[in-house]
Amino acid sequence: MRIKICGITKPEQGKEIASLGATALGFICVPNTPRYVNPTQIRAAIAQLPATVDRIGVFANTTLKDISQIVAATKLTGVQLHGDESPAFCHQLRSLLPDVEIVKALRVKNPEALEQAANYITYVDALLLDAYHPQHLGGTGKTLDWNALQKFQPSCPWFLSAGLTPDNILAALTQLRPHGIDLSSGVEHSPGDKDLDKVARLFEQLRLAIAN
Ligand SMILES: O=C(O)c1ccccc1N[C@@H]1O[C@H](COP(=O)(O)O)[C@@H](O)[C@H]1O
Repeated sequence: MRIKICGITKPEQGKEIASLGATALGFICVPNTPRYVNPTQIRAAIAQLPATVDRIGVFANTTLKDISQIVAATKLTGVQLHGDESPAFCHQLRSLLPDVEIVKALRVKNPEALEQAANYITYVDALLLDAYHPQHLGGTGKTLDWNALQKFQPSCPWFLSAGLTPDNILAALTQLRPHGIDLSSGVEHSPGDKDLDKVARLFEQLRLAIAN
């Protein structure tokens, strides 16, 4: 299973989280949000990482040009689209950046939101389910109704996100079998400052999940 820890702002924390077992780290490229990092900061964090760890930039409602420039400047391996990007936008991004992983986040406001998944599958590498919040695009710590997601079986890989923590990850994975998980606020002291003890506990819990 892929394990993405998102909202990295400090290079030394990124390095430690990668050594604990994260397969992907996420960098928030959405200006005016609390975990935002600029290309210089992203490059500094990436410089500390082994090449095997995926580096995903999180964008929302920005332009193809902005995304391409940041990817070129930082060597991100993937892009997570966390706003209201259309399937056509994903298609255009794929043409522009054929070698970059594209993950489309769906913010699940109601059961109908899941029906959107089918429209994106042709143009993305993976989907990600996050909770809907009226004021914030992400990193809210709000959980999804895992039971209601049991019917969610898209024909592409998907990440479970939204309010996952070391305390609830086993319960979530008892009900669902996503290809990957994505955590941000559930392993933090405060926005952008990761709690390495919580990250270590997450990996302990995941080892238990695999053993059972
Ligand atoms: O984390 C942020 O600040 C953020 C800002 C704008 C868009 C997305 C953002 N984060 C994403 O939110 C989800 C869930 O986070 P949490 O675990 O509930 O705190 C995660 O996919 C982040 O990539």
